[in-house]
Amino acid sequence: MSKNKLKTEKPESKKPKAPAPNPDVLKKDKEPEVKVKELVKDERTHKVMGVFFLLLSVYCFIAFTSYLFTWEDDQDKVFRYSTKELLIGDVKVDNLLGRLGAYVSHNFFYNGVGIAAYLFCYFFFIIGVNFIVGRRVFRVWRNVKYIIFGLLFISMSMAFVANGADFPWGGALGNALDKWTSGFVGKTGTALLLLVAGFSWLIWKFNFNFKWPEKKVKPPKPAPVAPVVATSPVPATPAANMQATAPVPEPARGNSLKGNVSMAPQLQEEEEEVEEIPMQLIEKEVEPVMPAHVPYMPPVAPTPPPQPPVAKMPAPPEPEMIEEEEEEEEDPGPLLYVEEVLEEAPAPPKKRNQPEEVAFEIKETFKDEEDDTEELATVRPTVPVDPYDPSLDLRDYRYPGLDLLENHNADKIIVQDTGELEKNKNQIIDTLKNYDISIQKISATVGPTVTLYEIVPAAGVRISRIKNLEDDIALSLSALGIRIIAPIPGKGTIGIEVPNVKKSIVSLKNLLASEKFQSSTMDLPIALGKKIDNENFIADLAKMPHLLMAGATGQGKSVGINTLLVSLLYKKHPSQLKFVLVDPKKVELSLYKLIEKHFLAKLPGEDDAIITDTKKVIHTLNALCIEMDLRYDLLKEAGTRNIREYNAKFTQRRLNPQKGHRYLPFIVLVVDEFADLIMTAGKEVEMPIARLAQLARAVGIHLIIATQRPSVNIITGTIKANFPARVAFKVSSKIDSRTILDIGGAEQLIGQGDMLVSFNGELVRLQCAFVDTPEVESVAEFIGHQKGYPDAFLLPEYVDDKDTDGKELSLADRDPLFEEAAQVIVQNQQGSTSLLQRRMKLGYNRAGRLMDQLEAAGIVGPNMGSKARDVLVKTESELQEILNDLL
Ligand SMILES: Nc1ncnc2c1ncn2[C@@H]1O[C@H](COP(=O)(O)OP(=O)(O)OP(=O)(O)O)[C@@H](O)[C@H]1O
Repeated sequence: MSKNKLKTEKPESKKPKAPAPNPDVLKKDKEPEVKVKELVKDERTHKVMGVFFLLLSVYCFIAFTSYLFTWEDDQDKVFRYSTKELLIGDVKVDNLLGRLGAYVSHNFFYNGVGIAAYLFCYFFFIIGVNFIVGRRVFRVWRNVKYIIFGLLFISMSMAFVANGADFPWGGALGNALDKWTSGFVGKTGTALLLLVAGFSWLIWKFNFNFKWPEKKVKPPKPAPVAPVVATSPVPATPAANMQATAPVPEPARGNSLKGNVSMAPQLQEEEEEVEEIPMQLIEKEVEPVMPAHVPYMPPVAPTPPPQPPVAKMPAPPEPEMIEEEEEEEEDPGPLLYVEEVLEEAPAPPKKRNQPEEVAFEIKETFKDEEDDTEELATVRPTVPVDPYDPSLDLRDYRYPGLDLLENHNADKIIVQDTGELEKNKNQIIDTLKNYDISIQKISATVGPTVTLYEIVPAAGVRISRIKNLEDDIALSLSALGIRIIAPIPGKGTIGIEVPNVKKSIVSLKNLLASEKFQSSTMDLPIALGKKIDNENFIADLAKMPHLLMAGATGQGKSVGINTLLVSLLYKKHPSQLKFVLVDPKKVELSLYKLIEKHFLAKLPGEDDAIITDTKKVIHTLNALCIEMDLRYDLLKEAGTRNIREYNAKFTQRRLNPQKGHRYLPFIVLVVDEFADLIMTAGKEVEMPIARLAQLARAVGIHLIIATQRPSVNIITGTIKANFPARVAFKVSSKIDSRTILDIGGAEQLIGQGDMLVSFNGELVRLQCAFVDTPEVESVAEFIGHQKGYPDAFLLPEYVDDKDTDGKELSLADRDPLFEEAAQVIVQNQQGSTSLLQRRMKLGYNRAGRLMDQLEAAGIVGPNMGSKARDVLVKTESELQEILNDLL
């Protein structure tokens, strides 16, 4: 209080001495309130703890070991002096670590657990390592159980064996246990009890095989695992691990399995530590059991044949990627694991039609093994495991900071001239009076671009009258950009929006810094702008679910698109979101090229991720349709209804990547100039866009389509019907406004980001948040300079029918997957295109073409509409003959 007073009372002359108020500095001063909670969670605190425990472990170890040699003399002194005298006084002891060392060791050995005290060193060591590394390298609870057992068992058995020795082998605990048990069951009973306990532990831990030797006759296992592991980029599933750990009898050691099998005994010895250590995998200690930390590999890319049809994300199978990851030393576990096994088991490439069989086999093994060891139980799907984290591949990714953005002097709404407000108010009242409309009340809300005058008409005045007089009133008020809202929905008042003489910019930075945005849990939050009442308008693109944007040239459309993209970049990790950018004007979106390896998607084989060529746009849109279909298949197989449920299930590791499951990032398609595309490609563009708009929402594909020319031949009925959310910047005519919004009004906007948003059945006037090109550039640079994926996110391959017209039935030009497709069809005896799509992860078009080629080769019969085709070849040998003939 007094401070405030002093401040206000300061004489004018002293003012210049005060430092200029700088909001950033003020903010910073407030920040350093250190919260205990944060301190406890802080990584550095953990590291300090880690160092402490490691040193404690070393300290105890040295003290204990020294005690073994000095205990006789030191014990004397510990007994003779009180604790205080011993620790504070200057008693001379022999222990290497001085009086404290002697005191601690004595208590651990003599008053404690005897030689078993070394287990404490081990305990401090594992705690220290876990803290330093920052994750559960050692499983603490499991170790605590073993340590407790060890303390009891070792101290008691040492006391039992060394009964009467001077050295406290079993410590006070061992002696007490031994004494009590010997009294209870006698010496022999105690010995038996100790043997039972000892053997039980050994059996539990090593699960010895007591079977008679005839076990050896078990037939050699075919080596189904090796192909899977060696060629599939998705080996790191629990199931696959199970297979690898399965005790394989001698004869089963085929070449391809050698690496894994030879590991088995070692594994068993180390199981409790190894089980959860992805790091060990990096260190190339081949470790097949890695359930909890090895995520399912998200992207399943197909094996060697070129042009992977399935979109893949952290794109693991390319060797460069593996190398790149390896260089890094830190794990992203699964990739290294892949490489690891590739080295260990260079098995022949897996045939595409095999995975189903292999998966089945793995399941079997899984069942066999699950009762045997505790470790295996941890990979049962029912037992909760660490959720898969899709961001692990780019775990060091840093989100762009707000400091990259500008304020544009938009901190405050420019205070409107009260004279202007008064003048406008009087003019409104007078004008309405001229039309015999009297007013009960009038209020004004000053927004960034316009001021809303809200009128409560006198009783008995019909709103429709005011509405009919809209144009006259606007004319009388002789101000540009007036928009009358009669009535304001949900209020029963009439709104008149009058442009401000002084406008204020709404900076995107302010919107992104707002609590509403920061704490939003929306899937795809976009900070669009500010409403008239200065409320921030933040919406979820995923709920919109697609956005149509129109506006005459120079009215703020490009800024609007940047606003949307930058908002998403501030909230999403590269693993969660991919953009498909279509920019026929070639310049508008080129800034985003920098983030290609983080956030962009492209067609396989394309150099440029930003699509400018109409033909490629058509390919890309069709590829997106294929991606959509594939995602629907995945959702269906997973028994989920939308991407949220699906990804939740995937991260809970309830979906098997070997069956093609992968983490699905959201895909946002942005088309900057839709009119150009429709003019050049018409239906070819309209159809896939309409299809995506109709169906893609549930699978996380969302569209933002912008156009300068919102005429009916561009924004057709089909398009409009599927874009419920629409944004209009200023347009040149009422007709355009109707085309885009189904209502006039956009022609009266005042430009520079003034916009109307039609969403959820409401029409809201907003001032679009402003982000300038240099800001976008610095955000893109910030992201682009960080480590990204080896390539952009690859969309499924799309082959244009036209490109292959006339050729497709020619066997010489048959698809490289022809042979494989034939095998799938013959093995399953089912001539269905969707079978090919599912098994070979192909788009509909390619699978359809393959089917035609199979027909031409006489392997399947003709198309029978919705029914599967007849399979004319019944056995694989018959098929082989046909294939040989075709060569
Ligand atoms: N939200 C905004 N706030 C303030 N000024 C804006 C805003 N949006 C746009 N402007 C101003 O309007 C100018 C034109 O905007 P923009 O480039 O986005 O127009 P456009 O509709 O994309 O034009 P074109 O279709 O020709 O590319 C900008 O350079 C900027 O000065």
